[in-house]
Parts: sequence; C-alpha cells; structure tokens
Amino acid sequence: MELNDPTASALYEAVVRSGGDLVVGLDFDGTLAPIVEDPTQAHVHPDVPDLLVALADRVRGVAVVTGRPVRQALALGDLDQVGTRIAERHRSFIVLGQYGNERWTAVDRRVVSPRPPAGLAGFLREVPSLVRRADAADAYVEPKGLAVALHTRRLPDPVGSFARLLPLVADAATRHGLAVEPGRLVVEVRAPGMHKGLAVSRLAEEWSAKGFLFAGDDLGDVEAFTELRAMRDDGIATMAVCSHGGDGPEELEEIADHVVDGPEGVVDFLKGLVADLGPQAG
Ligand SMILES: O=P(O)(O)OC[C@H]1O[C@H](O[C@H]2O[C@H](CO)[C@@H](O)[C@H](O)[C@H]2O)[C@H](O)[C@@H](O)[C@@H]1O
Repeated sequence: MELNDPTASALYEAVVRSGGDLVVGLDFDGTLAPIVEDPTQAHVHPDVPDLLVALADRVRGVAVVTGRPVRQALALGDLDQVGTRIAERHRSFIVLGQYGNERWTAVDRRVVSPRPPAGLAGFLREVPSLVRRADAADAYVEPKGLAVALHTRRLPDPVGSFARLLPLVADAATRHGLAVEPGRLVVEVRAPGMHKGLAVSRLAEEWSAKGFLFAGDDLGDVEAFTELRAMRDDGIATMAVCSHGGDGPEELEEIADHVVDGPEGVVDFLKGLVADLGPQAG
C-alpha cells in the first residue's frame, strides 16, 4: 500500500514485516463503527466481520479495545460470530471492554469483569442534579455497569452542553474517587487505574508482539498511541492510525503516524494491510 508520507511508509513497512508476530488493536466507535446519534445503533461497517477474520488469519492476534461494555461491542459488531469463525481457524481474537477492564476471548467466550467501583453508586445519585445544573437535563445517560456515560450529541446545543457538563462531572467524579474520560460529545465516569495504553501493553506481552498496529479516533485512544511510541523505543514495530471524523480530537491526530477518513478509511487501510501481509499464516 502506498502512503504519502515517507515516515509513515517506513513504519508501515516495518509493521508488515512483523507479519505473524503482529498484533492489531482496533477501537470500536468512530473506528470500526461510524459515529451515530444513538449509541445503541452504532453497528460496524459491513466489511468489518470478514476483515477481522482475514486479519486474524495473518497476524498473531486481533483485539477490539473499546470503552464499550464487552457485551455491547459483541452485539453491535457481530463479534461473537467473528470470534467463532476465528477460533475455528485456531487464530486469536480478544475483545477488551470498558477501556481494558473487561475481557472476552474467542476461546473462553465469557466476560471477565471486576466489580463496579465503590464510588459509582454515589456518583449516579448526583447525575440528575449535575445535568440540571449544566442546563443539559435531557442528556442521554448510558449506564455501563462499571461506569456511566453522559452524552450530549442529541441535545440542541451539543458542544455547549458538553462544555458546561464536563467541569461539573469532573468535580463530582473526583469527590467519589472516580476517573473522568471525556470523548466525542460524551463524558464518562469510571474506575481509575486502567486505560487503553495498559490494555495494549498487556496484549503485546501476552502475544509476544514484534509489531503492533492500533487504530482509534478519540481521546480514550491517546494512551494506546502513547504506549505504541514507548514500544517502538523498545524495538517493536508500531503504527498508530487515527480515524479522522468531524468532531474527533485534534490531539489524537497530532500524535498519530497516519490519518485515515473515518471507519470507511480504516476499512480500506486494513484491506490494504491484509493484501500486503500476503497469504494467510499456516
Ligand atoms: O472506545 P470506543 O469504542 O471509541 O468507545 C467510546 C465511547 O463510544 C460511544 O460513544 C460514541 O459513539 C456514539 C455512537 O456513535 C456517539 O453517539 C457518541 O457521541 C460517541 O461519543 C459509547 O456510547 C460510549 O459508551 C463509549 O465509551
């Protein structure tokens, strides 16, 4: 595949050379699934299931690493079916949910999850007052078991509502000992201590990666991109691909090695990768 930038080309070629020792990590919303107004309707691009199987045939392992609860990602991405196909081929596929707190593998097929953080119940009791004070009373509240996400995308003033809500939520989260994860017109409150950087580093270790490619679109992917830089310094071939979308953060683009145009661009990029990796591993 031809990439315009020589630095990105060199990184890409190194990643392709890592072949059977390559790990591919993929964010869900905004990367595999287009951003839509209703989070319960965010389905993956139609080519994604076959593409994940084709990738898994050629690399050490494929992982979806998402802020979503694992069960949601499995349902919206048809990922349990994908897992079945990949496991039948004796290849590796993992879904890490809630920023790495939940884990599902195509072999075990059960969700391993910690208990909800202690402060979450107290924080949830404050949510009605928080959204009222931010003049965002109709914000969509997405319960996630281990976390809660407050969405402003469907409000009349999504950006303004988000800006008013964020500091109030951050203050309350801190009081309850919880972490704040701002995203694309969403602010999420969850347990501290886990993030996608740690998730990526653990996958690399588990799969003895000699190459790692990760694609993401939002602030929650910054730690994964940062971890790839650290891995590169340790001699692992890495590439961070930003899925660019309308309200995605500039901060992620700035630290990406390559930028593509949303999930459509991610799918095209991964098809090119599959072609360049060549015939499937034995
Ligand atoms: O780590 P991700 O896979 O990117 O998940 C992050 C959050 O994504 C979801 O919200 C985003 O997508 C929605 C559907 O397109 C969109 O309506 C919303 O504005 C976006 O922020 C999801 O609802 C959250 O639970 C995830 O944490």
